[in-house]
Amino acid sequence: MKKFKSSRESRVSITELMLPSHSNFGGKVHGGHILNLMDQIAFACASKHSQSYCVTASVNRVDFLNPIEVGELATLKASINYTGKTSMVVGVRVESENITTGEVKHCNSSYFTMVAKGKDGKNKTVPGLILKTKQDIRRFARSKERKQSAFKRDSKYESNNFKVNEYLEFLQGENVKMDFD
Ligand SMILES: CC(=O)SCCNC(=O)CCNC(=O)[C@H](O)C(C)(C)COP(=O)(O)OP(=O)(O)OC[C@H]1O[C@@H](n2cnc3c(N)ncnc32)[C@H](O)[C@@H]1OP(=O)(O)O
Repeated sequence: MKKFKSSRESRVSITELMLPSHSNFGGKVHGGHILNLMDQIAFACASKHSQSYCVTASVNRVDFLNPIEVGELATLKASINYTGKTSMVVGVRVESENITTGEVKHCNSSYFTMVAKGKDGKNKTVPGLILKTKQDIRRFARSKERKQSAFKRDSKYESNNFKVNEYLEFLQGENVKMDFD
């Protein structure tokens, strides 16, 4: 296996027709169906990069910017944005296309952290990423910063570290009533 690979080597794209069976009560495509497709393409991309089976470790926030209508084409594109030791961040972008008008809408983007597994079930070292363009560097740096800030936020809110008195003022004006036992 190569020690370093470019994101082009594992880039994946799929296009799927949105069927009535994918719709929610409002007639739009169900968010859960889109998330399922996003997870699948993130898996395909991470597996291609690492030449291993991968698991989803985390999914960064997903904003549903525009709904996808039944009868539209949904195109998902995935590429590796960041490589750690055993983890990879896969950027996933979803666009819809109206077949008759050709109108393309950006529906959502998200970042999936995938971890490569060896045959023994243990986490496996993945090839590093070759950064070829300014865009590659921007994506890598952004993922690194997102990982560091998630780590800081998680440790601040760990129940052992959490200092309740520091947060009482922070919650002023929120839709809550303090009613401690
Ligand atoms: C419940 C479900 O069905 S989820 C859907 C399917 N997913 C799964 O089943 C995954 C279940 N979880 C696991 O298998 C494990 O917890 C793993 C693989 C995610 C983490 O493995 P562990 O051995 O516990 O963690 P470890 O601390 O060594 O982390 C391994 C790598 O994952 C990264 N990682 C672990 N958890 C997270 C997280 N929540 N977010 C981002 N990165 C993470 C670490 O930073 C590390 O990266 P690096 O090797 O590149 O430095």
